[in-house]
Amino acid sequence: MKIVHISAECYPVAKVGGLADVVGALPKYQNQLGADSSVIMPFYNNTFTRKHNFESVYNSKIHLGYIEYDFDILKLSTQILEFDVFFIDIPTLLYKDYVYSNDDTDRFLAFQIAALDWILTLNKKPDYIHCHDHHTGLIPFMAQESYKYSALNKIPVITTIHNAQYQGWFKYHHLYKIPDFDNNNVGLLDWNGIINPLAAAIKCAWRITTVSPSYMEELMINANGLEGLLRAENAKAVGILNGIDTEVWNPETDKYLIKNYKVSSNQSGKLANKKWLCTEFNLNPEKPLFAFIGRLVGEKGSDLFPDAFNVALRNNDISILLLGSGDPNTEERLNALKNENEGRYNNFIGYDERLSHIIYAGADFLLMPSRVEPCGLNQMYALRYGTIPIVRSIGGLKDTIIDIENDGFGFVHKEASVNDICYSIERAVNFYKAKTELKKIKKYIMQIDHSWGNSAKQYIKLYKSITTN
Ligand SMILES: Nc1ncnc2c1ncn2[C@@H]1O[C@H](COP(=O)(O)OP(=O)(O)O[C@H]2O[C@H](CO)[C@@H](O)[C@H](O)[C@H]2O)[C@@H](O)[C@H]1O
Repeated sequence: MKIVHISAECYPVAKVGGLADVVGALPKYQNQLGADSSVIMPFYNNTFTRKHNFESVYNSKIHLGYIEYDFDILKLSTQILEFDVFFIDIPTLLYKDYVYSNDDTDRFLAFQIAALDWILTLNKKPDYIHCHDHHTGLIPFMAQESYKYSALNKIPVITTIHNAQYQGWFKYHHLYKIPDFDNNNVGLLDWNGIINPLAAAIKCAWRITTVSPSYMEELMINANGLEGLLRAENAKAVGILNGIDTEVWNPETDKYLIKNYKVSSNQSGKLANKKWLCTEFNLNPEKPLFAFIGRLVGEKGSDLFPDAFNVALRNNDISILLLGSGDPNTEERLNALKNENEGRYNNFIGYDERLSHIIYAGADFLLMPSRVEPCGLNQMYALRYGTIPIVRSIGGLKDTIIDIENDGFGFVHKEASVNDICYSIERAVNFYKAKTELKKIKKYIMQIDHSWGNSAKQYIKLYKSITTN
């Protein structure tokens, strides 16, 4: 079974968020199940591409409307990943030091056209094309509708929605850049008078998946304007919970940690990481450490943090550490909080992969008060590192975390609100005092199995169900 994933991100090549983690793991686990699974992604100008050597396996030109661009398909010269990655190199459009910016329409259109142009030339075509998010949302449409790709229109295309908030909207004056198709079908691209790549994918993909069953249910009610469309396409929609790459996220071998540890040595191992964090960020290692890692955007509930942290720090003897970047106003308020709470609160505004691993290991509790959380990987990483998640009951968080009161292992609150966050922190502070119970839970959560094995199987089953229809 030959599967090609098409994505803007893939760990460890280029990562902005959880999409990269999934695309960097799912193919590997599919290959372990006997599939031939690979990734097509853009060739960016980043540390990974500068550090490795690549060879060209194909070269041609694409047309984006009237403009012609040279492109190469590059492959790593040495096999260092457990799946093939094919890079689309269009120097003037894709070779940038960023993944996303305000020139995404042309960049990702060109990327998608080049991907399909190349697939068209392959002797052995993929059995399935698996697209991820709106950056690849026009592939299901073009594979089905564009005349030049008619040889591909029998290949099932699956689209996974990692986040329906972002849909890749663009105006009709770009329409001529999409390879020719029957204009009577232009409605497939449209949602509310604008070209909407995610809506086009929902209409044209053979199957739609999301990254947790609860998020799929939630999307039917609230999908940033696409809820009606998703309800209409419900028959081909399914929610499959993400896994985590337990080889990358393993406290026993994680190369970023200050000290590695396993279930039996978690206490000393976690403490060494906590002490390092506390020294680095001027916090007291004797106090329970609450942490957050992620994008500072409304979906993650990060705008609630300045007020919630203020109240929580006033009412409890705790430390808080935040790693993330995003909304400038939230960043500013968090930086102000840092100055007012020296020795009790600190943050690193930015992106730092190594620091994130040390935080998962060294924190006692991980906060995730998300308003929207399609799956959420952080809570699963936290569990694996013996850090207790405090989550809002939504999307994938609802599917993975059970409250301690219900024989579970985390703290679950109902609302994304300052009061609910603070109430959960108070519950966690009390729990932290019950040392025997705390030790037991930490050991227990480290052993919960969220590895990809099961989810990878579900995707294979889904692909097979398409051919038997
Ligand atoms: N400042 C920073 N420094 C270092 N690392 C950082 C960081 N900010 C975030 N990260 C890392 O990025 C990843 C974020 O994962 P999430 O699941 O929260 O992703 P995100 O919301 O981007 O993705 C979307 O896709 C994923 C995958 O399907 C879904 O789980 C999720 O719900 C959905 O919103 C984690 O590996 C985290 O450690």
